[in-house]
Amino acid sequence: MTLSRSGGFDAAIVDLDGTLVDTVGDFELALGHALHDLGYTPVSRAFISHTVGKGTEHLIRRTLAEAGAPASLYEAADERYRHHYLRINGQASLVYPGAAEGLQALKAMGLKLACVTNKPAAFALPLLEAKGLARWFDLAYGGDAFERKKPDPMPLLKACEALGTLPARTLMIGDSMNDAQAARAAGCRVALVRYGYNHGEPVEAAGADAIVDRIDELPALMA
Ligand SMILES: O=C(O)COP(=O)(O)O
Ligand SMILES: [Mg+2]
Repeated sequence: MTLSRSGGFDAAIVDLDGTLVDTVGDFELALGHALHDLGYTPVSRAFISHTVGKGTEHLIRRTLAEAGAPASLYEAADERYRHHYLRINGQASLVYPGAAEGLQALKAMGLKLACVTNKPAAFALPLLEAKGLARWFDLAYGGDAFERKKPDPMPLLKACEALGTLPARTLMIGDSMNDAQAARAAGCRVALVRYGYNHGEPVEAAGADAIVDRIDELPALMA
């Protein structure tokens, strides 16, 4: 599997949850506390890992339904969830093996790096800092940065524009079909990691140009 067939790369855009950091523990705690505050019991970790990746509103609406709570509790659940997530952020999450090494190696190749996540910036930026990953990025956009989020290509196109790179020379690195669809629509090539949260589907079905077990495998495929 090689990524370099159709030319080299000037930049990489990297997803956060399920790609750089295993955050399911943070989600589990924050959602559990929010449901508890509203008088409901927690949802399962498996449900959470299948549901993460499409932004906070999607996660909260699905979680309420899963917990048997009425949709009318959305605003209250959102407020409780954000309160708890901000205080829990990073405490129950771990950087994946090879992720920091991979970012360092991509940077050493002279690539510009952007983090583009559907996680709200108020959660994403402190998490990148706390995990020592912020230093590798030229810029980072949360899911609330633009009108539309992944799988829409808008955040990727905005990142390419801000980095001064062409989508055709930019690699999207993610964990889900959400990232793959955004990359295809933007005109970027895409590599997916095997270990993330692909909505419960096999990552092989997402149509990536490459699939890796660790991000630090990528530089050899891009040379
Ligand atoms: O939906 C989220 O909160 C996180 O999604 P991400 O995989 O784009 O980082
Ligand atoms: Mg992800």
